[in-house]
Amino acid sequence: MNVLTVRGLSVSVRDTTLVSDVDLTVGAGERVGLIGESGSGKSLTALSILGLLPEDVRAGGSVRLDGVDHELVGADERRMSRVRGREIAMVFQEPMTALNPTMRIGDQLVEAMLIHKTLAKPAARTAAAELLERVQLPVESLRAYPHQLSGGMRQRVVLALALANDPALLICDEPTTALDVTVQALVLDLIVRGVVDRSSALLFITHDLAVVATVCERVLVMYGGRVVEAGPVAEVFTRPRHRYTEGLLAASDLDTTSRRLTTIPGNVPPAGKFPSGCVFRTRCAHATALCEETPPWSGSEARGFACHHPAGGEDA
Ligand SMILES: Nc1ncnc2c1ncn2[C@@H]1O[C@H](COP(=O)(O)OP(=O)(O)OP(=O)(O)O)[C@@H](O)[C@H]1O
Repeated sequence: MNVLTVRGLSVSVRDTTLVSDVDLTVGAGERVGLIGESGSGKSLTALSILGLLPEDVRAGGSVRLDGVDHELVGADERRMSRVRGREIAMVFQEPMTALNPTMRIGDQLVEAMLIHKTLAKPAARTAAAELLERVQLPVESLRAYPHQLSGGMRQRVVLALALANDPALLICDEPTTALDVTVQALVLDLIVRGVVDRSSALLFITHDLAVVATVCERVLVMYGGRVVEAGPVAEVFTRPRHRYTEGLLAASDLDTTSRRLTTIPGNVPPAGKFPSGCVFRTRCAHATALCEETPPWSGSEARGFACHHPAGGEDA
């Protein structure tokens, strides 16, 4: 079953077409990456799905969401505001754009649940504390204002807000790009755990192929406003069919020669099935030891990924 079905999506401004003929599906609980160089149309695609395009920019084609009986392209604001934050939630690059600077974090979390009538007030208060705990923030953060938190903490609050109503689909657009490298891996890990725990689907937009190799099961490659290649991550990253994808891979940290994939630091388990003979490397949670594991894994087995460093999983 597909949570999201996008067919023939186009985006244009005046007589210039910026995105053409994009077909994209995300299955229930599936994690899909959308990659491509700057300006390839990734963000416009996401904004079209959310009905958040600027006024002078028009979308055409079809965007359907399972369980929502109307077309999202061209839907009015009243209808879209019921979908946003409830059926589809989003995390953008800059957390302050999603937070109200004048409201305490706890009140913002409670409000997110009350707006969509997910919970009544007393239960929402309890749920807000639990949400913060899930993103590894101290419960005292409930009383904090956004400016009192670091960038990484704010992005974790945004993630908690996004997950507050158990969305069927979470869209993340470069969610860790603005963060200090030391907290990027933690936020990525929390995103994956957040969607896996709720069986939510994930559409993850990034220009970082290593992140996609770590987080996603399937990937779509955009170039010049079009999807030029799509398939399971292991297939696209080891046997790319499009020259542009080959170029992206060559310019990335991923070492695809001899079918080796090298990923970013982080303790996020690898997703998807990789061909046998392909070695997956990741830095363990303690970030100094390089661990190796030999696939194939299935999505669920991948959750059991463990550090096999000779030092027994501790720093060397
Ligand atoms: N409001 C707008 N008016 C005109 N052109 C726009 C507008 N918004 C985006 N564009 C153009 O559309 C193209 C695609 O933009 P988009 O933001 O989707 O790219 P992207 O792949 O997300 O890039 P990045 O990784 O840098 O965010 C770019 O050439 C951009 O300059």
